[in-house]
Parts: sequence; C-alpha cells; structure tokens
Amino acid sequence: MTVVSMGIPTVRFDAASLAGRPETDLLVDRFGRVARDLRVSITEKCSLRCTYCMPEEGLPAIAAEDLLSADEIVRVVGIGVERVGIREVRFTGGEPLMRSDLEKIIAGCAARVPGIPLAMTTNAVGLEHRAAKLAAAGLTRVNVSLDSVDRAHFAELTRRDRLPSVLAGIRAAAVAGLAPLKVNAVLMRETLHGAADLLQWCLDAGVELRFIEQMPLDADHAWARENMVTAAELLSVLSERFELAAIGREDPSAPAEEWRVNGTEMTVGIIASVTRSFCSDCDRTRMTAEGTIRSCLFSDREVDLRAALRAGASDDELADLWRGAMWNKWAGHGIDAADFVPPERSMGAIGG
Ligand SMILES: Nc1nc2c(ncn2[C@@H]2O[C@H](COP(=O)(O)OP(=O)(O)OP(=O)(O)O)[C@@H](O)[C@H]2O)c(=O)[nH]1
Ligand SMILES: C[S@@+](CC[C@H](N)C(=O)[O-])C[C@H]1O[C@@H](n2cnc3c(N)ncnc32)[C@H](O)[C@@H]1O
Ligand code: SF4
Ligand code: SF4
Repeated sequence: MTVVSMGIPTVRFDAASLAGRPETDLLVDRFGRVARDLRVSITEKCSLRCTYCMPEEGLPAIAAEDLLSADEIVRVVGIGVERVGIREVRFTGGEPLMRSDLEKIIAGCAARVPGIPLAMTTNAVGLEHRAAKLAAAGLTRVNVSLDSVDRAHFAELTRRDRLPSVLAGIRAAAVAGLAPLKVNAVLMRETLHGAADLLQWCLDAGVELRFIEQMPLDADHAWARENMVTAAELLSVLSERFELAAIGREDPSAPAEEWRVNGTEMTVGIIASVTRSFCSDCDRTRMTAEGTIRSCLFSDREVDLRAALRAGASDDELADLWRGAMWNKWAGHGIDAADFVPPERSMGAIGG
C-alpha cells in the first residue's frame, strides 16, 4: 500500500513500483510484452451458473456504489486508448448483459474512442432483445459462450434451462451485423462426446467455434489437472469425424490456434491455455468491475484505479498507476509449478 497525496482528502491506494521501467507511454512489462488488449468486466452478476465458473448461489454481490459507473468506465477506456496504447476493448463479466446501462457504456466508449473495436464476451441470454440496440450504440462484435446445443445437457452444465434464449441471441447478433461471431466452449469430460456435434452445429450456422481448455478458475475449486480435457485429446476426438488441417494463430498474441475443417474456409480454434500456454506473447490488461487493474488472470495483485479516480486523480496519474500495474506483471500463470495456488477471484469475478 502506498500513500499518494492528491490534495484534500489524501487517499490511500495501491500503486505498484515503476522502478526500472523504460520511458514509454505504453503498458510494457519486464518480459518485453506490451498490453494493448483491454478486457473490462462490468458486473459480477450472471444469468447462468456454469459449473466451471460460478458457484450455484452466484458470486457475492458487489455493492452498487463499488461498481464503476458508466461514466467512470468510459473515462478509463479513454485513458487506455489515448494515453497507454490500448487498441481493442472487450466487455465481459459476469454477464455484461446483466447491466441495464450496457448500451450507454458502449455508446459512451464509441464516442470517446472512435475507431477502436468494441467487443463483448457474453452468454447471449436476452441478447435477442438488445443486439440491434448494442450494434447501433457502437458494439462491433460478440463472442458467445455455448457448451452444448442439447437443451437438457445445456441446462445441466449451466444450471439454467436457457438454451432457446442463447440460440435466439446468436441469430439476433448475426442479423444486427455483430460479426464475426465466435462461439466459445469450455472443454469438459462431460461434453467431450458432444464436441463433434457442437462443431457441426457451428459449421452449419456459419460461426467459428473455439474450444477452451478449462483453467483452475472455478469458484468451486473442483478443477484437477488429471481430469481436464486437453487440446490433444479433443483433436483426436474431432479427427474421427472431421478432416483438420493446422493453420496456427491469427497473430502471435491471439489465444486461439486454428484448424481448417474439411478443406473449407471454415475453422475450429482451440485455446489451450494450460497445455500450450501463450503467456509469453500475452497482450492483455484487465479492469475488474470494481475498477482495479489486474495484470494477469492468475495474479491477485490488483491496482485500485477506482479509489484514485474518485479521489480526484488526473488522467496522467491514473495512466501511471496503470503502467505500474502492468510493469509488475508476472511471466505467466504458473499452473505447472509445484507451488501453484489458484487466484482468490474466480473467472466470473475477474472477467474472463
Ligand atoms: N490464459 C488466458 N486465457 C484467456 C485470456 N483471455 C481469454 N482467455 C480464454 O480465452 C477464452 C475466450 O476469450 P474471449 O473472451 O472470447 O476473447 P478472445 O479469444 O481474446 O477473442 P478474439 O479476439 O475474438 O479472439 C476465455 O474464455 C478464456 O478462457 C488470457 O488472458 N489468458
Ligand atoms: C467469465 S465469462 C464472462 C462473459 C460471459 N458471461 C460468457 O460466459 O461469455 C468469459 C469466458 O470465460 C470462460 N470461462 C469461465 N470459466 C472458465 C474456466 N474455468 N476455464 C476456462 N474458461 C473459463 C467462459 O467460457 C467464457 O468464454
Ligand atoms: S462463464 Fe459466463 S455465463 Fe457462465 S457462469 Fe461464468 S460468467 Fe456466467
Ligand atoms: S494467464 Fe496471464 S500471462 Fe498468461 S495469457 Fe493469461 S493473462 Fe496473459
């Protein structure tokens, strides 16, 4: 904890050391990486309870006054783009659609940082009714989480019977021009047998599917390395039905590696965060719904921008706090280390 004087009142907030940092405005770290991709969590609330993410009862509620307001989010996004080199912004959560002022947040950001892609990662529940408004506000594209197209299985995995709403949301997003639309599916023992069906559904729907290796970020702490489905295992299952040709990554810092399917233009991606980690090329920086900067999914060391912002810090001061948070970023998640300990926050509380 560092004491920072910003006039009256004097407020305490975490500031990470900038010692040894080169003279640059950008969000550099000690490992030569530059963070340009900002992921903004805007709520801890969610309409689903995916077993690999949330506890059955949901996450503890964040008090309304502790959440960043729409105007505060727009200000931080503006600082990110104008002062520290952010080139892409993604809204996430929790479920971003749970915020009734999401359109206001998007419109505010679109006006403040014109030309910067504004994406959203969502479960698509209720998106049917908001896709057109979100697109009009300036949202550019969406990635939708969908682990199964079998209604009973979906209800089991998410503890909610909402598959029809998700599918309607995907259709509405396509109609609204939120493209390219990608589907994310977390790999699990209980879904592996349906993986080929899910891929066929996505090929038929003309959307790109990416499978994600499950990470130890579930609120229930049930993740176990020996139980997880690896990219290699998935590839062997998919290869029984599809001809897959490796393409690689869109760009070095993209989490997904891609495979061409059946010699067509359609692809399937795998985000192998555990067995083929991409930490050495990481370009991510995160802001939690409470306004703390988190340099890595797995690092609980957060820098509190909200306290500074509400105490009257200038844009320059906020930018410096952000730079300090990222300068002290770890090399990677360390899941393979003998002394690995999962972070305190689960995926839904960080913003995946
Ligand atoms: N290890 C790790 N995994 C991540 C990170 N960001 C996203 N993921 C994983 O990748 C999944 C998909 O992320 P999305 O929110 O769709 O974002 P994206 O893949 O960067 O999006 P695109 O730009 O469309 O490729 C998430 O659900 C996470 O499981 C990250 O910084 N580190
Ligand atoms: C936390 S969710 C937030 C956004 C939105 N609610 C959704 O599900 O897309 C963001 C992403 O994290 C992924 N995720 C959640 N828990 C995960 C875990 N334990 N390992 C890997 N990915 C996870 C989800 O599949 C989703 O794609
Ligand atoms: S993955 Fe997304 S939809 Fe599922 S519980 Fe977590 S926040 Fe909600
Ligand atoms: S685990 Fe951390 S360092 Fe690795 S890719 Fe994700 S955010 Fe980046």
